[in-house]
Amino acid sequence: MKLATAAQMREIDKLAIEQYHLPGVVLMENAGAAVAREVERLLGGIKDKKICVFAGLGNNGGDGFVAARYFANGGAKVKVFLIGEKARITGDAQIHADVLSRMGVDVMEITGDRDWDKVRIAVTFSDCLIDALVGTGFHGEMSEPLALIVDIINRSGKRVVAVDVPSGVNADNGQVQGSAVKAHLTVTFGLPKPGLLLYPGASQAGEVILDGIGLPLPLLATAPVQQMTITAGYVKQLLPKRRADSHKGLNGHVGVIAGSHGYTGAAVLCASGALRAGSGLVSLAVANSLRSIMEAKMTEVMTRTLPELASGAIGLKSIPFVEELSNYWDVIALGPGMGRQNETQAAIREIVRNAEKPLVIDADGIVALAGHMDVIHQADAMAILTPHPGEMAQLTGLSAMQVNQDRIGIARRTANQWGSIIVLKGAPTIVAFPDGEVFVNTSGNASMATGGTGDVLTGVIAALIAQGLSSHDAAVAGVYLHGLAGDIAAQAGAVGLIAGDLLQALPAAIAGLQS
Ligand SMILES: NC(=O)C1=CN([C@@H]2O[C@H](COP(=O)(O)OP(=O)(O)OC[C@H]3O[C@@H](n4cnc5c(N)ncnc54)[C@H](O)[C@@H]3O)[C@@H](O)[C@H]2O)[C@@H](O)CC1
Ligand SMILES: [K+]
Repeated sequence: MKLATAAQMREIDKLAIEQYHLPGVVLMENAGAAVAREVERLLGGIKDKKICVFAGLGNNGGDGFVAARYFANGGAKVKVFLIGEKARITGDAQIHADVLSRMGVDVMEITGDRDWDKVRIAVTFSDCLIDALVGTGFHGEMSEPLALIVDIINRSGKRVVAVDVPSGVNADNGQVQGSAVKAHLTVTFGLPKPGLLLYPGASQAGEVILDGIGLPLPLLATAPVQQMTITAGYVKQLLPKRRADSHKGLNGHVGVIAGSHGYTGAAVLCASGALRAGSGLVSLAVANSLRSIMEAKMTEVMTRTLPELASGAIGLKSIPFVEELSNYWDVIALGPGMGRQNETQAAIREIVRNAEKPLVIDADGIVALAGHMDVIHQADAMAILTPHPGEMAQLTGLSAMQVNQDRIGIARRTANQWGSIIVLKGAPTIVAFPDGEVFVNTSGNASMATGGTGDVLTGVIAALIAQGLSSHDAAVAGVYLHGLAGDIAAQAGAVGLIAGDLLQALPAAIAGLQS
């Protein structure tokens, strides 16, 4: 499903009005009616319920006036508080404010100190509060008196429904500067906004309900929007279909180069992830002295050995061996647990530079590229990089916090800059492509924030490439599948989930998508 930034949503609304001659006042009517419907569902009916609507001076407030009319029509006791003076309401919002006052529903201005007492009393006796303060028109930090209202709403302990976007949340990146409404439910219009999926916005929004508000489908379908969610339906049509007469030779061969002393688990998880995601064959190339450990740990994976440094990590002498081995592989998963010694890192860069097969690069593989991004352009196929925010910070010179504050923007920018597919891991994982296309994952959960889950992801994506998916589709489908395995594994208990549980859950995740 497409996601629209505030500016894109404004443009869509504008085109609906100008090209389709659908009046803005009708869109506002539909928006307010959708909010009222959802509130009725949430409260199990609205007759005799006490509902407070907090409206701002823009169109978000206008949606609130419409909802207030439906509440009054449905027999609820409605109080509408306006943040500012009625005289400053304009356009479509003014039309709906006028209807309200003509039907005898008072819109109370909050302008002076005495008004706050009325607000507090009304809130105390309410069943539900409607946040129609600001929506996609909000920018920057919330100023007074809005911040005070937000505080009253958040401390009320009442059910809160946000109109379009919880007030204070940046619709584009989910950031909150200062305060923001914490809603149980957000009814959003047209297309979902990225800020409702990105944190902290996602936790402020609560359950998100999308309502089309009657926007013409051709307009939404053709909207020039470059970001979308990864959904089950989308991934379903990407996954490889296995022939009834299939044999292992038809399902691809993943070559994994991973692990070093102390980090054999990373290699095992990556190689096992590739097997569990359906790769016909998986080879794991490790330093010589790790062979017996790997063979004891794994049964189905073939172990290949490489010359090693005294420390048990691979060095430059491995390069010809890797070149020979990779002739038999369809894809190379590179990096988990390989180590950060200078020579190992140099060897990783050589492997990337010489690669004739698609690459999925993770962990120490990514660190090796910091300051050496030129090598990625020398690989034959477009590489997939799967950094977590800490690794992305190392690559960009930003802090992990800065990365998280603009996950979509940074993934998009670096994918373009490096000519690579970027899988920026975290909540939620973002997949970005050099042409600006971005996917936001919708599967997965916080229990997956544990060591080794990233190694599994690398193996899963590589396995999908081995089975014939393009790197584009494998990155998108792999991220979703991995998250879905996490959701299935978390059903047994979210705390204490380990990366190995994802391996067990992968077949069920695939089966669920193929049913
Ligand atoms: N045709 C349309 O454009 C439609 C718009 N709709 C609604 O309209 C909203 C967008 O309306 P607008 O563009 O009028 O904008 P908003 O109503 O979201 O916000 C504008 C108001 O917010 C105030 N504001 C902005 N930043 C602030 C800050 N930091 N602190 C305090 N106040 C701040 C502005 O002064 C202005 O009063 C959507 O979110 C949606 O709810 C819907 O009615 C559907 C149709
Ligand atoms: K709002």
